[in-house]
Amino acid sequence: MTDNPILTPMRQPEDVDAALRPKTLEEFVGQAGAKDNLRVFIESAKSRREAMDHVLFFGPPGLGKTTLAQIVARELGVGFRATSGPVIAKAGDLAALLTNLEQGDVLFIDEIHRLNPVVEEVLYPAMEDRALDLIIGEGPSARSVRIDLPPFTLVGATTRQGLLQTPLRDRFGIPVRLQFYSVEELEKVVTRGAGLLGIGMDKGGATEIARRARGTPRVAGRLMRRVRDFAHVAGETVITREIADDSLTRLEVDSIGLDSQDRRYLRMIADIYKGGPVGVETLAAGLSEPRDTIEEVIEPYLIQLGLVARTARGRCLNDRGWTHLGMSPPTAPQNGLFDSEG
Ligand SMILES: Nc1ncnc2c1ncn2[C@@H]1O[C@H](COP(=O)(O)OP(=O)(O)OP(=O)(O)O)[C@@H](O)[C@H]1O
Ligand SMILES: [Mg+2]
Repeated sequence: MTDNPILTPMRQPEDVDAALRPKTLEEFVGQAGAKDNLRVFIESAKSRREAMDHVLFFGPPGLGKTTLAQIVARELGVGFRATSGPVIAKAGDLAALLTNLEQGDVLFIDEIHRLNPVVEEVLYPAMEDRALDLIIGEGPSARSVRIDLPPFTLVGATTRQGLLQTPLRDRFGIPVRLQFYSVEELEKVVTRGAGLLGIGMDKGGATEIARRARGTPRVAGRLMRRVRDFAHVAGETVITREIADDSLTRLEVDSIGLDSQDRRYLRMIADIYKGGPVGVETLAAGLSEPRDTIEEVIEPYLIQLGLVARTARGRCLNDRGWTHLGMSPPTAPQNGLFDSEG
């Protein structure tokens, strides 16, 4: 990229994202249960003038984990330091972060399930006793010194709670599972976003985008911007249900919000594995997608809709899945003559 001063600066997608990010619990739509609890813990910590207990946000991508972490710091009125699991390579990196915290700060560690185990060891005493155990020197003269840390709140985020080591998981006093959003909630997210970006939209347009946003605010924001592009080029100033429907269909987002990746996944189980069970590794190879993407991004919503099930023997297509594909399940094979595993 060039730094040509003649070009007027353009807004980057990240700026748009930042503009849309709710800044207070009040503005944050949905997750009512989690919000109510957080409000109590924040209030209590503030009135006791103590650091809030450590919080773990977990759930599928795009539901608002990072957003909530920022809101927690802001509502507590403390500093916010952000890092992520994979970038903290050495125990010393984490020690440096921790010793630089100020009283009451929030330290946000995204993708906390990807912390290096050696680094994780440093985190345990830091979370529990607010202390660092450092080894000074080498060989026979090496000794361990304990450094006290200022009170702080660790906020972790993960899409894969199951991958956290139990000792780490247990040290979070406030675990918060984020849920997929209802259509009504996403309608509010879309309407609010359209207002902030100055996009004309009627109720029907907002509902249509919300219905097809995979229960996820990030997807809602993205679809809203793409529909805006179609509307803009067509010379329309207000996004109506018809415009939204037409644009989303062109974007290959179907009536229940599944995209082409979701449909490839469903079709693979239906066409090649006759509805399953089929192992996730097999699907990953067949779809040329990393296993993580399948488990973290694709499957949670399809499972929530009841289209597929995770079983001990692998993934199976449910009746609803067959219906959605417009197919019917195969009749049971006779005496194993047709082995779907073969
Ligand atoms: N409750 C909400 N109300 C309005 N907008 C929201 C809400 N939750 C999330 N968003 C918007 O959705 C986008 C994604 O949110 P965020 O980055 O917090 O998700 P995340 O859970 O951290 O995702 P990832 O797992 O990929 O890190 C942001 O642009 C944010 O503004
Ligand atoms: Mg995030």
